[in-house]
Amino acid sequence: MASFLKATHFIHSNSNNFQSHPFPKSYTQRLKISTSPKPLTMASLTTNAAAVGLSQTFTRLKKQGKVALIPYITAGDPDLATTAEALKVLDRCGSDIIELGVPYSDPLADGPVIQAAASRSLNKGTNFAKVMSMLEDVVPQLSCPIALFTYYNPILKRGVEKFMATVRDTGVHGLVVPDVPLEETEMLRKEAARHNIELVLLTTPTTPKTRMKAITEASEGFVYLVSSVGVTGARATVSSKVQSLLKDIKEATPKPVAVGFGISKPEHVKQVAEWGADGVIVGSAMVRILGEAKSPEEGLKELEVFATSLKSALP
Ligand SMILES: O=P(O)(O)OC[C@@H](O)[C@@H](O)c1c[nH]c2ccccc12
Repeated sequence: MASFLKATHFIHSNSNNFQSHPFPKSYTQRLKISTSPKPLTMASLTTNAAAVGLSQTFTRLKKQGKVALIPYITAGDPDLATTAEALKVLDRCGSDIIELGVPYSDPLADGPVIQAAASRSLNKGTNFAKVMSMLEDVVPQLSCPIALFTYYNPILKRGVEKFMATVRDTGVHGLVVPDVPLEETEMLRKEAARHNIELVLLTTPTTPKTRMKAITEASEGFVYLVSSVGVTGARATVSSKVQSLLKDIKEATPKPVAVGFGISKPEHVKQVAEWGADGVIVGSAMVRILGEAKSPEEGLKELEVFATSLKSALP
C-alpha cells in the first residue's frame, strides 16, 4: 500500500517522479533491444503495416518534418465494438500513434471525463482480456502503432511477465503506466524491453531537472511531457510554460517529446507544435465525443471530424 500511496503522491503532487534508478544503457544500445528481430507471434505473423514501433514512427515523422498526432480513447466506452471502429477511424484520419486506455476503477490521474468513461466501460463488463481480444483483431488492420495505457495495478494483478507477453502478442508496441512506483520503474522497463514493448515515461512541470534527465534517459518510444499540474482534462489554453519545458527536455535528450494534458483544439496543437513538440496527445476531448454522443455512429462521425481538424492544424 505504501508504494501505491507514494505513486498516488507522485500523480497528484506532480513533484515526485519515476526515476531514481541507475542510468540505463545508452539510447542507441537500448534501441537495439527494441529493434532486435521480434519473436514470431500471432500478431507479428498477421500484422501488416503496423509493424513499426513508436520510436521508428517518430524517426519517420522527423524526416518528413511532421509532428505526431496521438489521440487517447478509453477502451469499451461506449462499447468495445465502437472502440474497434474508433481505432480505425483515428488511423484513417492520420493519427500517428493511438493511446488506448484500459479502464480502471481508481483512475487517480484522470479528470471527470475519463473517470466517467472508465466507469461506463467497467459497468458494461469491459476487462483486460476483452480489450486484448479486440486488439488482436483490430491491430492488423491499423497502419499506426498502439500504445496501451494502463494503471500499474492491472499489471501486478496479472504478473509483469505474463502481462507483457499478452500485450506483445496483440501487436501493441507501446505502454504508458502513469503510477508505477519509482523503485519499480527499472524492472518494468527491462521486462517491457524483453518483450519488444516501448515503455513511455512521463515528466511534469514540477519534476526536478535531475529526475527529468533520468526519465528521458529511461523512456522508450518517446518522452511524455505532462503540460500542467493536476489531472487530465481539456483546458481553455495550454500553459506557456510548456515552451521552456520542451526546451529543457530537448537539451537533455535527442529523443522525441510528446505533450499531453489539456490539449483540445486545433489552435492548441498548432501552438505546441510551434514550441517544438514532436507529438501532441489529445485524450479527454476525444473521450467526451465518443462517450457523450447520441449514438455510437454519431460519436464516430464527430470523432472523425474532430481528429481531422487537429491533424490539419499540425505540420
Ligand atoms: O485528457 P487530456 O487532458 O487530453 O490528456 C491526455 C490524457 O488523457 C492521456 O494521455 C491520459 C489518460 N489518462 C492519463 C493519466 C495520466 C497521464 C496521461 C493520461
